[in-house]
Amino acid sequence: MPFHEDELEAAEEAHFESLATPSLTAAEAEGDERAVEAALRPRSLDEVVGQARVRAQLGLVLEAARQRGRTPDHVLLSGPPGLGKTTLAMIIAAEMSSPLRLTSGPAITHAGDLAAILSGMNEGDVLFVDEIHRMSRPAEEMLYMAMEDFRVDVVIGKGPGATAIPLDIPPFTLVGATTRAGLLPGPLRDRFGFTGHLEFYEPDELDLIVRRSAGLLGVELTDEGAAEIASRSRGTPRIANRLLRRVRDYAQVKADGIVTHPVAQAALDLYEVDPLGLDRLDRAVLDVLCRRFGGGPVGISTLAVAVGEERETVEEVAEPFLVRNGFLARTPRGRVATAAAWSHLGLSAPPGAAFGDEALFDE
Ligand SMILES: Nc1ncnc2c1ncn2[C@@H]1O[C@H](COP(=O)(O)OP(=O)(O)OP(=O)(O)O)[C@@H](O)[C@H]1O
Ligand SMILES: [Mg+2]
Repeated sequence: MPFHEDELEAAEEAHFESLATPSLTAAEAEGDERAVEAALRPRSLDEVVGQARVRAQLGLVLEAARQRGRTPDHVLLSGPPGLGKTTLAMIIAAEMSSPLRLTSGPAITHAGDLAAILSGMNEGDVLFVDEIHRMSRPAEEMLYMAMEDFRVDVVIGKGPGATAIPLDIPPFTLVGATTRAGLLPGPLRDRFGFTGHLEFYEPDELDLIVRRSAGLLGVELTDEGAAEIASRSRGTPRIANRLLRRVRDYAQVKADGIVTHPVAQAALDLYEVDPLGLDRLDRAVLDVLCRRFGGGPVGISTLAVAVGEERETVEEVAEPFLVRNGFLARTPRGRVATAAAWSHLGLSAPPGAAFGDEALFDE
């Protein structure tokens, strides 16, 4: 897809959109949190906890490229928020000793924005496009060509006399991140040489992450204290780190600074993160589903309106966790509460309530 020279000039530094959310267990990062996160990010593949499969696969891709003296294939990282996509993108650049350029899908509104970025790249640079599923169509088409042929078409002039001049781009590695791999058009997905799917973390992995972060933040904590935080972190390192910081506050103000089991419990109860990691939004979703809609089935949009949240938030933050933990099932006719959901709310399930392991269905 060609773009205009003047669009090039108009293109501005890409920026990240901030998805501010007030919830303690929202998986997205909030404003100030980014600085803290930067300090806690693993800097090499060896430092990454968990994700053994992706780590091994990616390690091989990078090592092979290093041995051949080539830039690695384009990499797509997919998975729910807060599992380490940005962290891995930074590690790819660090492991290749290459500069990292950051942008995001929503920041690339015109093909020219992308062309400006691409034409400024040097050989071997790593370009990280966060939320790549939210890029504009024309930019996406330009990216196809850039990824495959390391070339973009610059259009000089306007109207019938306009000519497209191909511009070569030095070989680079694109790292795309998406929370919604399903939304990526096939042609784009196919141009990535490697796709890493990040999975939710196991409690023992989160335990290691909590200890590692505590070490970096200078927080003293006991084994049981760490385990309590890990078990309420809904499989997500970002949440584990955030809960650790809140528990640290509590320990500092209300106790002697040491994060013990009772301190972690009391702090997390105070912040309304329940023992299974459900927060207000999760409970609100289940509550509305059971009390107002009799357990469903109900559509996700209706559910979102009923709890006063964006559909995306319910769909990308609350739902995956609730489904994974067997509280909610997706059926062709909508979301239904499982027997576990009724009992978690202290309600008795109507006869015929779904079980988490049945009727799982992708819409
Ligand atoms: N495997 C890991 N080991 C240790 N810490 C991790 C790991 N993965 C993520 N983290 C921590 O979790 C935080 C969030 O990770 P990151 O920003 O990479 O998530 P993300 O997948 O890019 O999220 P988003 O979709 O919101 O952009 C980081 O600050 C990092 O410290
Ligand atoms: Mg990220």
